[in-house]
Amino acid sequence: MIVEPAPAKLNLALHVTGRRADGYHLLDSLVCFAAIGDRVTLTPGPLTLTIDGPFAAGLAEVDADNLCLRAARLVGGQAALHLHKALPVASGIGGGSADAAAVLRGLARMGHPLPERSERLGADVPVCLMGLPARMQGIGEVLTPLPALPPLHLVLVNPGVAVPTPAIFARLDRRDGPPLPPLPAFPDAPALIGWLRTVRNDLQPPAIALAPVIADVLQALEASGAQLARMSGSGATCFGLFPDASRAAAAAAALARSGWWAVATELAPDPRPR
Ligand SMILES: C[C@](O)(CO)[C@H](O)COP(=O)(O)OP(=O)(O)OC[C@H]1O[C@@H](n2ccc(N)nc2=O)[C@H](O)[C@@H]1O
Ligand SMILES: Nc1ncnc2c1ncn2[C@@H]1O[C@H](COP(=O)(O)OP(=O)(O)OP(=O)(O)O)[C@@H](O)[C@H]1O
Repeated sequence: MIVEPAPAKLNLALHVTGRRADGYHLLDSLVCFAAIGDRVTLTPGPLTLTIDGPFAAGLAEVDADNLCLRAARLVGGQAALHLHKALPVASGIGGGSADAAAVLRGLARMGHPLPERSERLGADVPVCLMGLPARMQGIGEVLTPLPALPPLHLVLVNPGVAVPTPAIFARLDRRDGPPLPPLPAFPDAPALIGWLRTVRNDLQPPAIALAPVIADVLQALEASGAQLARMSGSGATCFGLFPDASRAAAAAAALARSGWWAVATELAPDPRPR
């Protein structure tokens, strides 16, 4: 049996810099991964999928189109898959893409080659397959790995509204944002936070227009002591950066009392030798 973690993806910054002829948008994004996520288990056998976990019910309708199954079919993989769904569905933290990448990684360990164009499964799949902090460009397939980021104390908050990614892109006023400014090495969290204040998530205004509760989440994160609060991906999950783990844990507990999904976490461990 093979167990593959599927960490939550965070877009710390996301600029929309253009649009391709096929309608997909060109992005420039600083992506990293959190220490929390879904989990995929693979056992040799015919291709099947079972799901449990707090957000399993959100995937009942998806059924045979589940990204776990689509990923396995793309490489002709045969395995009994089990998905523990801990991340909210359609929430801007790449759950489906993370799951697809975990299946591909697990099947690779079982001898199936990785697909050449994993972005066919979803624009976030290539970065989830790489699983390192990265600058993500193109529609998601142009990746530049970055050195390890400084330790961060994060709170992720989702208000329980599913935000469809195509609707958010369609609502953009402008699609000609500047690229991200040069990415220096970040010696510590204050340096990274200082840089993040100079950039933005271009998908945040259209997401707030569609789901105004996102503005409430951002305000609540700031009111609970976040040094910086921003939406990830196409939303609705927002992240706050806190000065230490205990303040992050206290903020997550307070925000969960609003009935929102709120968790304190940190960056996923960087697998590279230091
Ligand atoms: C917003 C991000 O999460 C940022 O990391 C990703 O770009 C979205 O990644 P994803 O959910 O894996 O996206 P996909 O499943 O490939 O695309 C969903 C829809 O979002 C829009 N889309 C997505 C990615 C992109 N670069 N441009 C787009 O316009 C398209 O309408 C597409 O049909
Ligand atoms: N294993 C899966 N997990 C989550 N969603 C899935 C999965 N398989 C299929 N889907 C479908 O994909 C859609 C997008 O879900 P996902 O959670 O990946 O979105 P997201 O968090 O907004 O991702 P991103 O940040 O990449 O835009 C959902 O509406 C769901 O119907």
